[in-house]
Amino acid sequence: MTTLKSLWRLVRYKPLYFSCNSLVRITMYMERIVFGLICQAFLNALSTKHQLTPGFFMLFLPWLLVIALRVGVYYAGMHGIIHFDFRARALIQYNLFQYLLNRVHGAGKAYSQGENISYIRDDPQYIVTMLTGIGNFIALLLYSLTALVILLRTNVLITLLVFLPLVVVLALTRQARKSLQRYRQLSREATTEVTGVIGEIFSSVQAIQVAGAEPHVIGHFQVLSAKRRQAMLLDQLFSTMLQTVTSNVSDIGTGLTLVLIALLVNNGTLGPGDIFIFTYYLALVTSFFNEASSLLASYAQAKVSFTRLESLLPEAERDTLVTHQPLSLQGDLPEIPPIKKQAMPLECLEVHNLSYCYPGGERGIERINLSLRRGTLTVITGRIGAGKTTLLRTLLGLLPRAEGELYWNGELIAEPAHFFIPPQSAYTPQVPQLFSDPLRENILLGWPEQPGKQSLNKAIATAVLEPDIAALEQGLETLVGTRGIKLSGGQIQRTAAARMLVREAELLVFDDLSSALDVATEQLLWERLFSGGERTCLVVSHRPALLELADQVIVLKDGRVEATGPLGSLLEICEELQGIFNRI
Ligand SMILES: Nc1ncnc2c1ncn2[C@@H]1O[C@H](COP(=O)(O)OP(=O)(O)OP(=O)(O)O)[C@@H](O)[C@H]1O
Repeated sequence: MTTLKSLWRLVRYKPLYFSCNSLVRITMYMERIVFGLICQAFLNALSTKHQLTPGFFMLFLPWLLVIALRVGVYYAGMHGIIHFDFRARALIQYNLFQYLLNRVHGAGKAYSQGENISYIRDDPQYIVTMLTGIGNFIALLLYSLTALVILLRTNVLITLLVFLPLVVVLALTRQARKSLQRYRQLSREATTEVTGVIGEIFSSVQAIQVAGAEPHVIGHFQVLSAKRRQAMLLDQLFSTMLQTVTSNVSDIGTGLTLVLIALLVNNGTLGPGDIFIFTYYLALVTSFFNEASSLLASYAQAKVSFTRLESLLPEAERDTLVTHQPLSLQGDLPEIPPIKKQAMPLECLEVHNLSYCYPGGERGIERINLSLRRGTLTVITGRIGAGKTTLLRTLLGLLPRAEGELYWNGELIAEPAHFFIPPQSAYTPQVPQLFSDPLRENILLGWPEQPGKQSLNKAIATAVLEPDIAALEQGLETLVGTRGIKLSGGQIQRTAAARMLVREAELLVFDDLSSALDVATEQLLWERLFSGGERTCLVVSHRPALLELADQVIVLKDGRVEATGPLGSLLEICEELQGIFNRI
């Protein structure tokens, strides 16, 4: 979809609100035209008649009528502009978020968090500002054409002699605007880079500290800040210079007019009203050229903004950003669709020939087959980089499989990403994500607590989290900080495990809990997990104690299944497993 078509689609989203903008501005400028004409007639008549009769003042009646209507028109116009601006911006952001939140895999261009926030916040605004600028442009165009006709009818020579040099000056400044655009682009890029680095620093405080990388990070930040300072300075300097020239153009025009009038007034062709109308109309007509060139600049900016936003939605249809949707900006928020509570009880999960390859490489998993039965523990093990996490993520639909089928109780799972969610399955990733909310919110994440079922307490106990909560001053209400920064690695993993357990899913999937838990705590967690009844678990681990507990062990090597079976028999035949065991 071209930028023009996308813009047109946005206009059609709220055409009434959009046209209010043009209408109010047209009224505003037409009021000036009417006032100019009346003053011209009044002043010319004044110079020929020597008595002021009441009839003279009747000339101002149409103008008084227009200003009487003005308040109403302004109100309607401003109402329209505000609503259009807000709704069009909200629509783009709504579509963006809808796409990003529904996307299960296939990341767009990898921007930092700060860059993403900057694009999502600022780019819709640039696009909508361009659209609201059209209203002013149309109104000014009408005003300028009408004024030009009136001025030509008043005096052709003065009109041409005043306008032609002005057009030349403004054309030159338009050329200069191209350079301004370049400086603006550079300053925006520099700002986005700085915002991006700030975001990354905030989200990786611990990583920077443990690596002792503070001086390096600060040095990098200073380099980027200096680049931004320079870019901003150039941008500001150039735009102020340009503004100075363009804002003085109308004064230059007025000067030219007065000189020409002084030369022509003696031959009696110009009355005082004519002199007035030249100087009165001129100021706004010159701003038409400014408006036209800034509209072109903001069109170029809108184009850049569309390209940037589209790079966040790599697989989306081209009109996704501007697809019309109802927005709940007033009144009650719509009901959130209820989460399906009825689980499809798991008897057997079959995986056939599951493959995935990371883009641009040969790494991934190849033709994996496995079978899980209800109430069993399956442990996937293998060396570092064997493909364990990739297997879990492809199975759960978090990575797009290249081939393979999955069957739940013999039924084909068409879209794993939409199927492997609670109450069917729940997953604790290797690096869990916590939010800067209280611990309770981090575990529940909006999951409704069943009255009397004590599922939260049970989940906390199974995840061996009660001693930690008891030690926290505010217990479950403790704010955990950004990404759980106030908690230890083990506490973060057990909080994520409790989040998973509270959902009481049919299949529990853990990716390597042992990376942050000591042996005793992990042992206790597995004991509690399996004492409560028949849980079906798929776990990535290399802990011998868990491998011994497993009903089946799947050994991965270079993305393929090397061997499958109970630990005892595998240790006799599988060299890969023997190697792993010997190293532990
Ligand atoms: N996003 C990625 N892009 C490209 N290659 C990747 C990506 N993620 C992982 N890989 C590669 O794919 C292979 C399998 O990675 P994976 O994380 O699944 O291994 P793993 O067995 O879980 O390792 P670990 O025990 O360290 O968690 C590795 O060689 C890894 O380098």
